[in-house]
Amino acid sequence: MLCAYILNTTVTLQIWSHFVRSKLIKKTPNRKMEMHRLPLPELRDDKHRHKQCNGNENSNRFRPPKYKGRLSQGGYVAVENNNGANNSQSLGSCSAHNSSNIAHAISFRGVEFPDANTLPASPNVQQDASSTDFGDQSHFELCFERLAKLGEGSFGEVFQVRDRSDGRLYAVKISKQLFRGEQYRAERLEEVRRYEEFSGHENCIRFIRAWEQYDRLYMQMELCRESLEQYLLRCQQIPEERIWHILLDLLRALKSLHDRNLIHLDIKLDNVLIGEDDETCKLADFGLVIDVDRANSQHATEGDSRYMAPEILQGQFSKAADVFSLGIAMLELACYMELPSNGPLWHELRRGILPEEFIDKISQELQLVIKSMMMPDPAARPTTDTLLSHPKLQRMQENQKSLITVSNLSRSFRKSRRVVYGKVCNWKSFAYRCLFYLLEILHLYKPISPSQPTITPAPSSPTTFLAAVPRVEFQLVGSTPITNRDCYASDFLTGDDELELSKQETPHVINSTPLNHNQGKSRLDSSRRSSLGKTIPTLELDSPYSNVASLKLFETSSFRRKKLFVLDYDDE
Ligand SMILES: Nc1ncnc2c1ncn2[C@@H]1O[C@H](COP(=O)(O)OP(=O)(O)OP(=O)(O)O)[C@@H](O)[C@H]1O
Ligand SMILES: [Mg+2]
Repeated sequence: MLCAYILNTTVTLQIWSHFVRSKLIKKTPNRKMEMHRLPLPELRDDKHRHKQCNGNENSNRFRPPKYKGRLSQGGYVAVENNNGANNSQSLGSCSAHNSSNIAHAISFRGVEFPDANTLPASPNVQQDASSTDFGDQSHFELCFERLAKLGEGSFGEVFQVRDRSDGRLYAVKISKQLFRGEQYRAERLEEVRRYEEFSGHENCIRFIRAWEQYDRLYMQMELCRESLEQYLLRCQQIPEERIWHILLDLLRALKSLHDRNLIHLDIKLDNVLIGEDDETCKLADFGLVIDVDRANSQHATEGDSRYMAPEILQGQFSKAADVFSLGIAMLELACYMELPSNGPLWHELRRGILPEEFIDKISQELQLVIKSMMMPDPAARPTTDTLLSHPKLQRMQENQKSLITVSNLSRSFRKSRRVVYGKVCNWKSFAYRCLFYLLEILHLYKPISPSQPTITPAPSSPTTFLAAVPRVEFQLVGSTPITNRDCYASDFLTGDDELELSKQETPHVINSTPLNHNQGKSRLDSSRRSSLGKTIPTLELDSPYSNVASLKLFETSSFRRKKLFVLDYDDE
């Protein structure tokens, strides 16, 4: 009985304590969350906090973004500006919408790059601010056209895309896994920080922007032609000179990391990309980059075991580990050797024993460099600075410098040549003009002046006269008196001239082809009209032409405020 009573009391107490604890947790969700929250990017807003306290639990939280090929017109652009516009919202307030559905720009660049903090709206979709219909389309779907899959790693899938706003091609890396928690999300976001940090370096991937939506990270970057791995598979035998150039590019990239006390930890052929337009090699995939000061901590993650330095197994993360990985990658590239991910050969390679049948293929100079980079003792390995001061690499750098100087010079020469050519063209036309003026002064060349009409020789017979009927252009100053009746030029030239055109300046004649659409109005047949094309250049009013009984209106064009008349010889 006593036992039953004790048992009953214990169960009741447990139920009560569970109830009270659950109540307490419900009341303080933010504080609980804050404890586990890792630093957020500076420019993020608090939407992620809002969703945590949304009583209506997010049904789309674990829904992957849908990749649809087509855009539905009029959809809502799930773009949100992260530049603090929403910071006025209190931290505890609940968002009207699921914040995970809204695309948030991620940037660590700061205020000098305001563009990085905003996501551009899709050009094809009308933004309707009042709309609450988010649709199922992600920012990625709205703004990009997915063209092909470029590659896939352990963290993400990379797609070749066309940006709908500028029509250019880019690569977008989408994280494979949903954000499992703040720690995981912070790790992914750290990659953005590194991409942004090294984006300006010639031998690192150019980064455009990043955003998160539907608990995934999206990173837009420059599109590269292929990875070194793909390049090796395609070429198989890479000339040694090219190997040296690749080594130089990667040492430069690595130096910029090491100078900042960062280690890449994932150097391998798959993570080196070749630029779209040239042969420059660019280091990519900054997903495992760590600060040397934080090395050996739980944050460090080893990369691909094929390229892993031996000391990583003992938890020693140092810059020398990157040098080893680069050395073994060069061995793979130069000897077209398949690297083991474990086994006896793996250990031999880490003991400094390189297989003769492979290493013999390359020059002694390159062999020595690779061997030094793959020294078992990390302290014995050369640094990036030491490697860059290798005579061969030094020579190459000097050559590159002079090449850059030459290309800069030739570019500026081409530019100045274009300017000079433009000026010379002006000079040419100026010289021609001078020549004409000179000829005019010397009376050798007399241009036809419209203000001084010349006397046209009278036609010897009516027939020839007809053949040489001129077309006269009158510049009408007033509105054109177009009526339904046939208009005769004599109307204008005689006393009936209401507009007193006859008193105005002498009309001048132009060689103009009659317009076809006025054929209905013309009394001239086509053959006659074609002969009219060869017009007499000028008309003088007191010439025999002034006896013409009527000047038939041949063409009226009120639009151009010009009239073309044909002198129609009246036989009667
Ligand atoms: N900007 C780019 N242009 C062209 N191809 C790219 C680009 N970025 C990545 N790729 C391709 O996608 C592959 C995977 O990309 P990435 O290495 O960034 O993904 P990951 O998941 O971080 O890989 P890992 O398993 O090495 O960590 C690369 O090996 C490369 O072939
Ligand atoms: Mg990779």
